[in-house]
Amino acid sequence: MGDPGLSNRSEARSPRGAVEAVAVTKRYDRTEAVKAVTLKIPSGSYCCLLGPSGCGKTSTLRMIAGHEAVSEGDILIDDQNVTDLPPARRGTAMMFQSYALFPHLDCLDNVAFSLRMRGVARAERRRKALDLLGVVQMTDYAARRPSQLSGGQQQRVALARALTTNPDVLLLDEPLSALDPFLRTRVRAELKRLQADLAITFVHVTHSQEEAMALADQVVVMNDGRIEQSGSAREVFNSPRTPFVARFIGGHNVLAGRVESCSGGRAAVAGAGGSRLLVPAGGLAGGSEVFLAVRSDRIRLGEGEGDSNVLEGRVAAIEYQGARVRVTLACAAEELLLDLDEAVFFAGPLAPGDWAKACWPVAETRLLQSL
Ligand SMILES: Nc1ncnc2c1ncn2[C@@H]1O[C@H](COP(=O)(O)OP(=O)(O)OP(=O)(O)O)[C@@H](O)[C@H]1O
Repeated sequence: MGDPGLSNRSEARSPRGAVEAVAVTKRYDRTEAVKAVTLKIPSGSYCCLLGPSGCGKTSTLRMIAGHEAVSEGDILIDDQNVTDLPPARRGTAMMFQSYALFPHLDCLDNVAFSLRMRGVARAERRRKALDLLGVVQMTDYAARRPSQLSGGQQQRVALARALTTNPDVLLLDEPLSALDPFLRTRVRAELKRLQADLAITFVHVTHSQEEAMALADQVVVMNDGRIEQSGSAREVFNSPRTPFVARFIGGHNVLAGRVESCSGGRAAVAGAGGSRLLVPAGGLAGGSEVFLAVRSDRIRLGEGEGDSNVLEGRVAAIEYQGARVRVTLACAAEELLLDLDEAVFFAGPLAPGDWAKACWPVAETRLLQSL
C-alpha cells in the first residue's frame, strides 16, 4: 500500500501515536460512565477496547479524540498533554460506525472534503484524495457515490477520509458492525494490514471478543466504567483475571465455591452441589468464597487420570460447530461447557439426557480474583 503522503504533521517523529489515559473519569450528570481509567497504548499498536454495551468504551474513545470533555484526569499523546486541545490539534482522527459519507458526493470528493475545509487547493486535494483511495484500494471507484458501493467499500472510503489529516492515532467506533459476518472477517483483515502498513496507533471499540482477539495487540476489557484486564489477546484468553473477563471472553467455565482447605500450594474448593475441586493456589483462608475457571476445550469426557478434577452431570445440549462439538453438562449446581474435538465426540457420541463424567487436569484450573 502507498504512503498517504500528507505532511501537515511532523513526519520526523517516530514511532507515532502513543496514547495514555491517566485516571480519566467521565460523568454525564449523575452517570459515571468512565471511572478513573488508567491505560497506556504503545505507539504503532492495535488496541481494542472490548466490553458490553454501556461499559464506557465509546466515552473513552471520544475523550481520546477530544469530542467529549474529560471530567477528571489527563489524556496524553506522545507524551504531550492534549486534555484541553481541540480534536483537530491532537493528531487523532475518528472513523464512525455509520461512516457518515456525504451521499451527494463521489468517493473522491468525500475524501477530499476535509482538505477543502482546510483550504487545500483543488488540484492538490484531488491528488491527495486519490493517493488515499489508493491506500484503501478504492482508486477504481473514485467517481462512484456511496449508494453505488457495498458496505465494505463504503467503509474503506470512510477510512481513506479519516486518514486525510495524516493522523498518528486512528480511533474507530464499532467500524465493522454495519457489515455482514462474511465481509466483517475480510474487512477486519484489511484493517489489520492497513494499521501495520501505516505504523500508526489504531484504537478500535468493539463488543465482539472474537473481533478483538483477531485484531488486537492489546485487548482492554472494560466493565462498568473500569478496566478489568488489559493485555495481549493470548494473555487475556489464557489467563483471565476476573469472573467477568472469563465469562465475557468466552470459552471458559466459571465455577463458584468455598475453600475447604489449603496446603502445599493447592486448595480444595467445595461447590454448592457437593462437588470438590482442586486448584493450584496458596494462602487462601478456609471458608472464603472463590471463583475458578477452566477452559471448555481443556475438559474431556471420562474419569480422568491422576491429578484431575471430575464433575458428573446430565447432557443438557449438544451443538455441532464444525471442528468441535459443544456439549453442555448440567451438573448438580453448575453447567459445564465442553468443547470437544468432533472426531473425539463422534467416536462415542452422547445424546441429550445421558449421564456423563467430565474431567480436566488440576493444573488447568485457574483461581480468579473477585473485584
Ligand atoms: N451524552 C450522554 N449523556 C448521558 N449519559 C451518557 C451519554 N453518553 C453515554 N452515556 C452513558 O454512559 C454510559 C457509557 O456509555 P458509552 O457509550 O461510553 O458505553 P459503550 O460501552 O460505548 O456502549 P455501546 O457499546 O452501547 O456504545 C452509559 O450508561 C450511557 O448511557
